[in-house]
Amino acid sequence: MNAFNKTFQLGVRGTNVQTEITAGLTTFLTMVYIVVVNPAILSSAGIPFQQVFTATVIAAVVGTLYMAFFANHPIAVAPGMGMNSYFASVVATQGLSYQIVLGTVFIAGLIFLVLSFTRFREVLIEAIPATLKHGITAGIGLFIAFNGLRMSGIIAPSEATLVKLGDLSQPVAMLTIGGLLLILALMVRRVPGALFIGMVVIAVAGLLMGQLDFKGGFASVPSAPVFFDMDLGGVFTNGLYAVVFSFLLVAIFDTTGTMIGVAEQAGLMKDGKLPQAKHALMADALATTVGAAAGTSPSAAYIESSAGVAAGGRTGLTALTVGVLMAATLFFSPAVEAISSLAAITAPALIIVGCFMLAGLARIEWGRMDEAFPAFIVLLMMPLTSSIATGIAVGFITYPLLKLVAGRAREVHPLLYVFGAIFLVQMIFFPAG
Ligand SMILES: Nc1nc2[nH]cnc2c(=O)[nH]1
Repeated sequence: MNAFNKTFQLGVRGTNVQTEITAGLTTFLTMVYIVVVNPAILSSAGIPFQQVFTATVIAAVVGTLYMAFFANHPIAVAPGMGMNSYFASVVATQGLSYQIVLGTVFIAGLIFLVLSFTRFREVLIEAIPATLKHGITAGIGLFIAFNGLRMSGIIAPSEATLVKLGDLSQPVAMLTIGGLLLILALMVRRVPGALFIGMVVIAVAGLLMGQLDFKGGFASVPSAPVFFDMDLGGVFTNGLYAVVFSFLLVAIFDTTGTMIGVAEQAGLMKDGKLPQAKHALMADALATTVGAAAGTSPSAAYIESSAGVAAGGRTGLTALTVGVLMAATLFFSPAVEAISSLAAITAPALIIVGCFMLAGLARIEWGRMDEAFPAFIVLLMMPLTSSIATGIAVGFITYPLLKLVAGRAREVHPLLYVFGAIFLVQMIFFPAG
């Protein structure tokens, strides 16, 4: 206990071992769905299920343990829900192999690692206006929620209007709606682990309705990870720079924004700055790089960490608890595989996390068109084009343009004009990005 106190400075932060472990358990319960949902989404993009499952756990454990021991923050890291959907849509729409797209993630991870060491990370974070940061996070939220609605059949294709309300009498749609209502009820009553409990209840209902079976059993010996199943050359021969750039930007903004939000909630910010920012970013960069090498999409600091902070978590011991529990899931891959085959279990998680990601919209100056419109167009384009990259591009083009016309050119960091020009060229000449 004394060793914990010393390593994590429990006394200085006014916490104790029991509170930290309870907080870690709380965060774990709110985010463990990712070991089910991530393989479900990425196996649809061709990565073998078992490979993504093991990679998801490896990325989460590496990132979260690094956060625990080097940054001492109560923040968990794992593959992000926005980027797994984006990964799948890049594979589907551009006809690329998953090995090539894993290559783009690996390169983005390496660049992120290098940037974590330099001052460029601050420059980039300061140059990008808040309105675009909030717009990007919220746009990803709408994009993943739309995927949840589509997967569950609540939204269906339409010739006349592209999309329409699906057939809600189908078992998967009914189960999804029931599960969603249950999770929301638990959340508004502030029950810890609402998402996890809801998913277990949907699984039991799915079992009774004959939609789910556990023929493969529940537990097994963990399978060995597969490393470097990727095609780095294909990234360059296909000129996938916009995809690398999108993964990199989203990883940096999402993680920075989330870490600042959670650290503020925990009272850990010092003079408006995040202590150990370098190590905190490194945790995510490392998880993204190692995760890509093992077979998953980029990682992010998890917004669900705020649940553990609400339960009293203040130090890396909370993160250590999450990391240990995540590692334990490696023994339950047969159960995870069965559960992830039923969209009704994974879709509510996508819809609810999507809602969490819209919180930043409250901070946009909606009364000023030069601030509001760039965020609005990002928000609209991400779900409609199923492309985070296109959403980012339109935001980066419209923001400096509107500021120029408004006579506020000086409010814009010079780097943004460079980005705007690059994205404009990309949209005109390589519009599928
Ligand atoms: N910040 C953040 N939290 C998440 N929780 C689940 N997915 C994500 C994500 O992509 N970003």
